[in-house]
Amino acid sequence: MVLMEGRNQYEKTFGLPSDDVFQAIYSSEEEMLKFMGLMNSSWVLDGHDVVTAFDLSCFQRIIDLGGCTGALANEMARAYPASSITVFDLPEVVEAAQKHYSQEGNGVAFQSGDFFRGDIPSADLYVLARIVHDWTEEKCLALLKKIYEACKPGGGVLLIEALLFENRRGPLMVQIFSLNMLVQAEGRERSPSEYTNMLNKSGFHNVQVCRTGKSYDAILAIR
Ligand SMILES: C[S@@+](CC[C@H](N)C(=O)[O-])C[C@H]1O[C@@H](n2cnc3c(N)ncnc32)[C@H](O)[C@@H]1O
Repeated sequence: MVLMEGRNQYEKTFGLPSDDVFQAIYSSEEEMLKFMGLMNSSWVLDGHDVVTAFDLSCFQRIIDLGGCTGALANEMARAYPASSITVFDLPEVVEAAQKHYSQEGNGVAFQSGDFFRGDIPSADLYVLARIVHDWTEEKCLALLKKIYEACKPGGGVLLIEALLFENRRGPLMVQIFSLNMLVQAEGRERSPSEYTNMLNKSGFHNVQVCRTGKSYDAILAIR
């Protein structure tokens, strides 16, 4: 059904809205904590490589939008001790992250908000790790344009995603991730040129792509 219709089946299967997968996951605290644990574990392996794919030390105020438990933000704080790092996520996630994952004295702050419906705080660099792959192109463009407006001049946006080859015939793992995004969310994995086009359409320029050789890659663009 997912492949025939090209969209997730949340509504038919669970009677839950299909256009915001997080509302469905977060309707149970148990499911939310399981999801957060899964997100947290990825960055033990790949976190250092993705945050050092580019030298980000010139960015003073960094906001990890949809930063969940703060696992990637912790890697950022270790790599860039002179920068201030804030995790921005939905209120229920921030509350659970502070309760279960907060690390005393590492300098990572948390802020609650909704990046689609509310204001995005001003910063020099916005990190979007595994965010763009969740959503349709239309929603991604709306979010990236909003980030562009909030971003300080000379600032930028860092996308962390698993990149497809340009011909989309691999890597196999990324194709599997992409199928998972179709089943679980509204999005898919994309190629470097697809991300570059979205960033350019949102106003960003100087797009640089770094394949890390690990599961996740990095794309940096400047306002
Ligand atoms: C796929 S997870 C990625 C988490 C984290 N960036 C990582 O890579 O481990 C998506 C994150 O976006 C957050 N999120 C979803 N919708 C959001 C919204 N409207 N505003 C703020 N955060 C949101 C979720 O709570 C979740 O933490």
